[in-house]
Amino acid sequence: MNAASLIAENLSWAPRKNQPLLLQPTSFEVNAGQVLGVVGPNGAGKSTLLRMIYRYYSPSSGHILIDGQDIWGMPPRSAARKVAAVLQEQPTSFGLTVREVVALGRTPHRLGYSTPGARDADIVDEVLSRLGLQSLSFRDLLTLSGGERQRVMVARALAQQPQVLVLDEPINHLDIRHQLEVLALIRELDLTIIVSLHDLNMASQICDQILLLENGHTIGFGRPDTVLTEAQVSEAFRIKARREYLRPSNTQHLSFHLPDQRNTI
Ligand SMILES: Nc1ncnc2c1ncn2[C@@H]1O[C@H](COP(=O)(O)OP(=O)(O)OP(=O)(O)O)[C@@H](O)[C@H]1O
Repeated sequence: MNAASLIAENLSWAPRKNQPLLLQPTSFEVNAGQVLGVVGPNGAGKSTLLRMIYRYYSPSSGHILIDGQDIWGMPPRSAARKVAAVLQEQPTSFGLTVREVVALGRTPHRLGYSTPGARDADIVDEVLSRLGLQSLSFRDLLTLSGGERQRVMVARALAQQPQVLVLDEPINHLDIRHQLEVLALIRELDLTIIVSLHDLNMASQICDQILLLENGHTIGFGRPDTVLTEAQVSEAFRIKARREYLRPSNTQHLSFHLPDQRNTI
């Protein structure tokens, strides 16, 4: 098993020293192989938290431990073998093919400026096939649709063979089928996953744990049904949330209403 536990201890962030914290100290623990969903309104601090985990923002306080090792206390290349990220902003690849972009995921595993070996090529082939991208291997990344490009970014992250995979709103811009495919993939990967999602019902379905943020504060952490309660969701998003049971499956489903209107979204 490649997955590792992740512990965040007292993690906070401000853009500069002596500036107000935009993410207040937060602590949580994700067991190896579990999926943590990070949810909350716009500007709550979801991407900020994720950026500290994939080593883009340095924490103002606290630690992030992967299998007990502080990722900010190790060389960047070692951290890149532990954590990979799929971001909302996708790189402009200037003429790179899909295969070349996915092969970039192997960089942290190569020594110095060594060229990719047969094992690197096998791993790239394996992830291209896993994500159904073989037929697009030699296409320029920039000619792909948004959904296809998103799959390439997931493939590049998997080629990195991380223990923790961070995904920042991975299903934005995807049609329903591709949303479901990416979510199913997230569920089946043998990795520890930290994913920010706007769709609370989807988050409930695929996540083992939920971290609910609002305005930089942690409002809740735990199992989806204990965190995404009508009261907490209503307060965090300043709406009225109602929990319903869909028939015949009896699946729980949150519906949302503006407090002063009857219309349901
Ligand atoms: N480098 C920065 N300098 C100043 N403010 C920042 C910086 N990075 C993030 N912020 C601010 O921190 C707050 C949280 O931003 P963040 O992107 O983490 O929110 P989010 O929950 O991901 O929002 P969204 O759902 O809109 O993507 C916002 O007010 C944002 O403007």
